[in-house]
Order: sequence, then C-alpha cells, then structure tokens
Amino acid sequence: MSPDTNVSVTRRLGQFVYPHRWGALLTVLAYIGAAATEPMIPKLIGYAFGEGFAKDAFPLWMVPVTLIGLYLMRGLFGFAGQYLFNWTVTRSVMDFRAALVNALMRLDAQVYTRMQPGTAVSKVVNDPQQILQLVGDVGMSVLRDGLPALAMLGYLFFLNWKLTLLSLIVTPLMALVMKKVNQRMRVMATRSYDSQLLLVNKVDDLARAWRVVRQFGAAAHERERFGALSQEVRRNNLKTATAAALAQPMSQLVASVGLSFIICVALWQARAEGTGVQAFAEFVAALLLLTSRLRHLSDLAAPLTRATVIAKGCFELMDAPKEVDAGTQELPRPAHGDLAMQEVRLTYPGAAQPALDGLTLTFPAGKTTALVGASGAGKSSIIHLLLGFGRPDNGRVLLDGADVETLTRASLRRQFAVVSQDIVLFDDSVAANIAYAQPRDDAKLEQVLRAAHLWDFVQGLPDGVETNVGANGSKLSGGQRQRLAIARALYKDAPIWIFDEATSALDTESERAVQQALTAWSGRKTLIVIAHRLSTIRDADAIHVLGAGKLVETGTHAELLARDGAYAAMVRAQAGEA
Ligand SMILES: Nc1ncnc2c1ncn2[C@@H]1O[C@H](COP(=O)(O)OP(=O)(O)OP(=O)(O)O)[C@@H](O)[C@H]1O
Repeated sequence: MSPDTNVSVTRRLGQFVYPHRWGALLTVLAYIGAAATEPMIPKLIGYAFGEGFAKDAFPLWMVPVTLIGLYLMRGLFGFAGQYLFNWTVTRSVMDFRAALVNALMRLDAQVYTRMQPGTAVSKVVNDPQQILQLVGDVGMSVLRDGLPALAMLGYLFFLNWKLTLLSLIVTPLMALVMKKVNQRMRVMATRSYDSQLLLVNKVDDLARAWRVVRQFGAAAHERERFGALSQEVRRNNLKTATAAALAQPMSQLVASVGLSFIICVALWQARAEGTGVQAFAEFVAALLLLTSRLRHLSDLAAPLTRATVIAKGCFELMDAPKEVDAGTQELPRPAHGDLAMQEVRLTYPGAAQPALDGLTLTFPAGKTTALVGASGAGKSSIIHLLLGFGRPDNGRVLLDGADVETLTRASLRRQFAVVSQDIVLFDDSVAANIAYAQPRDDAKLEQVLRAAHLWDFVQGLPDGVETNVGANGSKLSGGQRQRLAIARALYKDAPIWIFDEATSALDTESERAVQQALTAWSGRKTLIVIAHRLSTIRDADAIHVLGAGKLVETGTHAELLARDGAYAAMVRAQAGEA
C-alpha cells in the first residue's frame, strides 16, 4: 500500500467523522483538561512538603478538599472525554455502515456472484466499529503521550536549542527503520485480515449448510477444514504480532544509537564551553522523558496499520462496480407489459460461450408465455436481462417498445413480480414478507393469502399474519415458503409476472389452486412461466423452446406436438418418466 493510499484511506475515514467533528473537538478539550490536572499533583505534593511542615502553614482541611477536588475534576474530565469519544465513534460508525449498506444495495449483479455473504456481513457490521475504535484509541494515545511529548520538546529547545536541533537529525534514521517495520506489519496485517475473512465465510457456510453437513456425516471433514483455516489465521496473526513486537525494540535500538550520539556531543560541548553538570543532567533527563513518551507513540503503528488494512477492504466494497442506471425514461404505472428481445447476445464475464446467442422472441402483453429447455439453456439468463440485472453484449430488450436501457431501473423493476427458484424470505412476519416494501392493506393481504392457498395455514399460526417466519423462512415447509413467495408476488400487483419453477415444491392440490388463481388474472397480466414439468404449461398461449442460448422452436402445446420436434421429444421423455 503506497503512502498515497494511506492518505486517501485517512481522508475517506475522516469523511465519516467530519459531520461529528464537534464531538471529536470536545473529546480533545476534555482530555486536555484531564492532562492539565496532571502536573498539579506533584506540584501539590511538593507544596505540602515545602510549606506544610511550617507551624503556621495552611489549615489541614485544605488537604482533603484540594486533593478530592482535584481528583473529582480529573474524573469529570476523564468521563466527559470517554463519553464524547464514544458519542463520536458510535455516530461515525453508524454513518460508515450506512455508506457501506448503500454501496451494497447498488452493486453490480456480477459482484454478488463473486462475493461470499460472510464478507459483506463482516465488512458492514464488524469492520467500521473496529476501524474507528482502533483509530480512536490511537488518537487517545496521541492525546495522552503526544501532548506531554510536545511540551517536553518545547522545554528541550528552551534548555539548549542547538543540541535539540542536533538531536532531531537522528529522527530520519528512526523514521526509516520504522517505515521498514511498518511495511512488514502491513503485509502481515493484510494476510491476517484476508485469512480471517475466509474463516468468517467458512462459519457462514457451516451455519447455512448444517443440514447437508449432517446428511453427509461430514462433521469431522468440516472440523478438519475449519482447523486448517484456523491454523492459517493463527499463524498469520502470530506473524503480525511478531512484526508488531519487533517494532518497539527496533525503535529503541535506533533511539539508543541516537541517544549515545547526542550524549557524546553534549559532553563534548560541556567540556568545550565549560557548562555545568546541572544543565547537562537536566537536558539528558528531559530527553529521556521525551524518548519514553515517543516510545509509547511508536506502539501506535500496529493498530493504525491494522485499521488501514481493514478500512481498505471496506472501501473496496464501496468502490466495487455499481449497477449502471443510466436510463432516464419512466414508464407509466402500470405499463402495458409487452416484452420483446431482439438479436440478444449475453456472455457472462469469464465465460467461454455466450449464455444467450442471437435470441429474438416476444412475451406479448396479457398473454402467458412459457420458457422451456434443458438445464443451462439460458432461461434464467433471459429473466436476468428482462429485469435489467445485466446488459446484452448485442441486441435489445424492449418493454412496451422502449429499450430497457433507456428506462430507470426503478421504473423497469416496478413492472415485474417474480417468484424465482431460490426463494428469499426475510426474518420477519408473514405480513411483512408479503407486503414487502409496500403499504400494508389487510384486505389485499387476505386476498393474496387465499389465492396462494395459504390462508388456512396462516390462520392456524400462533400470531396469524404477524407470526415470524424465521431466517429465510426456516420455520416453514418448502411448499409454504414457495406459496408465501407467490403471495408476495401477487401482492405487488405488477403488470408482468415471472414464475421461475415457482410451483415445483407444491403438492398437486396447492398447485391447482395457484394455477386457478393465476388463470383468474390471465388476460390482464403478462405471464412468463419457466417450468421443467411440462404439464404445468400446456395451456400457455405460446411456448418458447430454448437450447444452448438459442431459440429452437415456438408455438402452442398442440402446434409443437404436431411439429414433432424438440418439445414433442421432451413431452415424450417426461411421459416415459411418469
Ligand atoms: N453469473 C454467471 N456467470 C457465468 N456463467 C453463468 C452465470 N449464470 C449463468 N451462467 C451460465 O449461463 C448459461 C445459462 O444459464 P441459465 O441459468 O440461464 O440456464 P437455465 O436454462 O436457467 O438453467 P436451469 O434450468 O438449470 O435453471 C449456463 O451455461 C450457465 O453456466
């Protein structure tokens, strides 16, 4: 990491603290107040020893009053400093997290396919707190040791400015050694952080895949893999700690070289100019005190390095490619719902073959169109493009005649309600999941729950529609989760519905009920259905058959059977399976 990066990381961190600068400023003032009380203690002790023994000295009650008063003041300043520090840090952390979540919401779809969920959790939840705490602690040390060090430096100049200037010559040497040590620490801290993220992702996997792990009897296997990762984290942490532990002795060694040089010069000067022992002793004592303060300050490199490394990771997430939302056109609400693809080609980054290859097809408004084809034929990729999650390399996707690239993403996505193969539910109530991000309407809620064949089940739940469904609907069965997702799509009441294997987990009775509900809406909605079970799409107005990203044939169920092509073969194959 170049120094420039360090500067930019610091500047970017500063952006989150800046709005709360008054808190930071008051923290500094409170600590200055606390530090100011420090010299009063030896001063008072000296006074007590000097004047206190005299017969007509101050009355004795002044001792407890002064001492208690002093410590009370110190305590108040210290408390105020801590409180203000935490006030500033917690607010800055909140802003930092908000910026990270904001970035997360706008990432390009491809970034999600590369990113482990644990990484996002760690970067948004843990890292901002850790970074600002580390930087804050360093700031505290600067206040505690840096301020007295500055005072001591001033005093040294006052005592002997020539010698002090000379002592400053050794500073670049110290800086050089510290730079080398810091570089090593940064490398180690980066490695340590990266391996820690792997560990986070592993634990995330273990918590999510616990069923698979147990079904495969893979606990020992997973323990072993976790153990190997833990070992790597431990090794990297130890190396970072070793590099940090080396920092202090190294800086002390350099300081001792400098110190011996200065003492020699001071002695030489004293001999030549005949300055007294007292001036020499005072200078050396002050210099030693300064060195001890500086030694504490040199310990700050390790936490700062760690904070920089972690912050860099957060900023990488913030700077990751965002979804392009360059369109300006807004569609009426609701749109008519006429979809078309013209000569569309889509190649995923790093893929050898295009997922869609010169595809031209339509999804007419108010009609039910089915997409069928073997696994990997490109069905989900079509949905991916219709929803504007990706852009075709070639060709156009049109909604009501407008290229979807010209539409704002919000206006485009408002037109779709999707039930996909991977159902995602929120750790919230049934009602909140169905009326997700929409105003709550209880009558409508009941209507969609009935349509999704879920009403009786929900009525039997302890808190009815207010019952929590668990993380990703873990308290529901596969079919119930799917029906809940269907209800959510119905609630959105968009002009275009996409059902991607949406009824695969339903029993025949529920499936029939859902189909009936959909038929009731047919003619008013554009319906796109992806189904492997061909019996579910035989009534579709049109069926597009895909193969390797290309359109193989199109027609109604009867037409395609009569043609005796790919579709007819698929139907026969499924009839054979059944
Ligand atoms: N994010 C991605 N990155 C790279 N390749 C991808 C990505 N998503 C899909 N593909 C590839 O694109 C091709 C089409 O995939 P797609 O998911 O559209 O097929 P599908 O017909 O929906 O399959 P299934 O019926 O199994 O869901 C496949 O070869 C797949 O490997």
